[in-house]
Amino acid sequence: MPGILTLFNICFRDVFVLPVPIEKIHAREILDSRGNPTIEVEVYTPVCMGQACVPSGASTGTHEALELRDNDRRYGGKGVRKAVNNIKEIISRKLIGMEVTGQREIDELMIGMDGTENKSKLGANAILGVSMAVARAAAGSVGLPLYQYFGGVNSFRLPVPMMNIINGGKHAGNGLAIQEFWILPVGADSFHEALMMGVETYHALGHILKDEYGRSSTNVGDEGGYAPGINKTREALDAILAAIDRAGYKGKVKMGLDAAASEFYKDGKYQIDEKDLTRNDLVSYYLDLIKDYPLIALEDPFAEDDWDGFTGLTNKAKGVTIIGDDLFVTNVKRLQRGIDTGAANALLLKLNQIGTISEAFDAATLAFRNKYKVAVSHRSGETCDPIIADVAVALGAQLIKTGAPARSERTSKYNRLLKIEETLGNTAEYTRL
Ligand SMILES: C=C(OP(=O)(O)O)C(=O)O
Ligand SMILES: [Mg+2]
Repeated sequence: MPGILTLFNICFRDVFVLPVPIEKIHAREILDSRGNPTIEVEVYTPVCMGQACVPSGASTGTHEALELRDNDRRYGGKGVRKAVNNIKEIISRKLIGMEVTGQREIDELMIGMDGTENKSKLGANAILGVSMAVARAAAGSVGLPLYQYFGGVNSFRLPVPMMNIINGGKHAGNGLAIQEFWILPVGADSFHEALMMGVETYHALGHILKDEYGRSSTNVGDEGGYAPGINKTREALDAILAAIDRAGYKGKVKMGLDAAASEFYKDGKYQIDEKDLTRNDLVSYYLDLIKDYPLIALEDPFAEDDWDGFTGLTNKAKGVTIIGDDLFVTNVKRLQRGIDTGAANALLLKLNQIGTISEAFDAATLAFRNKYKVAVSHRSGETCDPIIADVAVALGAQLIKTGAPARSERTSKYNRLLKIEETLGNTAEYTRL
């Protein structure tokens, strides 16, 4: 029977519209890149099976959808057995028999079943795992790669990678307050050239750090960037600038930061570089950095509820992409507030911050309609699932953030983009920022 359906789908797709019902949903506990449990989901139809894995953050925003953890002795309280059971016992019962290509209907049904604002009943990790696996099964059932199923004829643009090559903050054991130091290969003509420039700069940085600070400075943090034992922002920026120069990409490779400032905001002050800065001091601090380094993008330069800080910097740092991560949490209500108040000019899109594919796409649509850029992002706890690469190309997102060009859970996304670019052939277009 499955064989006949497959044949029908392939040969007569344009003639007959065949229903493709969800037959079975399975879920299991697997491990993420930090050795913490996360969820893998399989959605079965008569035509194919779609599989997906859920990522997990460390510097999570307080306004994110809730990741359900067991809070018992297993895995130090980090198990996801409850969330897995919610998929197997509750969600799957309602979804079996539904048309797999009805993504929005399925997502809305799960949102309704949960019934809470932050998906705390069933768990955003449970709901997202199903939402992603449904999309993969649907794409497979119509015989399309995921990016094309999502984006149709509009999926031909490759995003500029924001490659995190020095890790600090919550992702490393050093004293850097800033969480991520990126390079952006804006001067490339294609994604594969951009990736090569990034890799060469990353390795040049490794040599520079080793010469300057010793071998242990090339140990890496959660996202594969180096985690040298330094604690001054400018010291890290100087090393990256030297690496760009040594790799021969001055002017072609620019820089960016994810400050993740909620993490160093204490008692009304921003604690950075051994100073306690007010909001206004921090605006000046960033403006000085922008003057002295080729910084073209800043994510979460202020704490998650410091809307005035974001608006102030967005007004003053003309031409710089100011990205809201913990600020917007991929949530249309928070993004609308940012649009209304001029806070930031780009959205960081993380699927698990909101918990369904449909809601994440709604946030991207709202961003584009208001001339905000979109940066599709991984989490610091990842698996080798490359779905964000497909999402970025499908949306025509200008930027993607998926860590250093090292460690398999990061390179799986870069490698997927290489493959998509190759498949698109000369219709592929590398984004010009
Ligand atoms: C990717 C990030 O880190 P985490 O997943 O820990 O929130 C981020 O802050 O942008
Ligand atoms: Mg961030």
